[in-house]
Amino acid sequence: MSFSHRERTITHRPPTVQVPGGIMHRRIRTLVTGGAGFVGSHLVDVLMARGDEVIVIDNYFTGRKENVAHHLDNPMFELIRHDVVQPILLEQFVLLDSCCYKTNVIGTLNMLGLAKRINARFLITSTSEVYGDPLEHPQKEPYWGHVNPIGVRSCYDEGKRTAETLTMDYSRNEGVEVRIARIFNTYGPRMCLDDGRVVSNFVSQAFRKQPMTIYGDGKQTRSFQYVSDLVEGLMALMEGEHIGPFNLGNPGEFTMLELAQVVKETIDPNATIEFKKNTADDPQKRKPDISKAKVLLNWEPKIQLRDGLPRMALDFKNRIFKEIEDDLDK
Ligand SMILES: O=C(O)[C@H]1O[C@H](OP(=O)(O)OP(=O)(O)OC[C@H]2O[C@@H](n3ccc(=O)[nH]c3=O)[C@H](O)[C@@H]2O)[C@H](O)[C@@H](O)[C@@H]1O
Repeated sequence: MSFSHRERTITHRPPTVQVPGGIMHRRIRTLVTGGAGFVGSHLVDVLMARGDEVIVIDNYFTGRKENVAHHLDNPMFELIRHDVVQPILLEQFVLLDSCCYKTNVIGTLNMLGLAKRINARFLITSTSEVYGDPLEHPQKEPYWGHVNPIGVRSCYDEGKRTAETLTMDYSRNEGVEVRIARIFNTYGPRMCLDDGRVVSNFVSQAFRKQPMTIYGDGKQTRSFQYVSDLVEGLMALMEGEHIGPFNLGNPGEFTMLELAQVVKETIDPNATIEFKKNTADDPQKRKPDISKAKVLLNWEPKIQLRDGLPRMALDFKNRIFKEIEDDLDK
């Protein structure tokens, strides 16, 4: 089990202004917290490509500067090393975005405060973990979930649930324009090699000729979504008029044993499996019902696991082989 701090975005749309010869649209400025991380950096690529001015805040707990290094020379891009647990006064830039629980609660509160002060649209990237170990399958958005409030995963599950609560409170009471995405397991290039998630673990292990570690009996399921599909969903949500929450995930469901088999077929037919004790409160199954996003956002994922995995494998191969070369050079 691993916990990401996940990214939040704030978009500020300066009013259009009348200029001689017509109306000029001012450029959109978007703040992405966690923008040097796996999903955040892919989102930043899309925002930069459409011409936004992008500010990234990241504390580099799990993000890496090299994920956004290709934007550093671009005057439209700015990278700030900062932990959102501490308030940040960014009005002067934006007028123009510890502990896992603390990041989700205080970090979200700080960013909601900023969105309110500058009248910006706020997107919270929540998680399928708000459903906990679900008693409904597949999971639909109205389901309230089945979460242990005092377990080892609670800081993440409850942190995100509180983040959603704060977001809705700011929408109802403070008039902040908000959007809520519930992201299901996502994979792709630029994931941390060793952050403990199952896809990155299996792919890294296969390249390093280590056994793939299956926790428990491997019959638990997850639904894996390729990162570019997620980014398209986030963009549709941010651009659309519906608050959500929306499940963003690929309904293709796999047991961990099946996932290991796909990694084997993709990377190394001789890869082996090692069974290990599972962590407490591990959800036994997880699969999104995405009917709501299909209808209201006109979105659905396009890339299935067997097509997405080779793209991720290429990036992992390059990075792992470079690591091995660097070690040999020492
Ligand atoms: O998408 C989500 O909603 C959440 O998915 C993950 O949480 P989890 O589903 O537990 O994902 P993994 O840590 O990748 O574990 C998935 C399954 O694979 C198993 N696993 C993990 C790693 C491993 O080496 N072997 C293995 O069998 C775990 O026990 C679990 O059953 C992420 O850690 C969360 O940040 C994210 O919010």
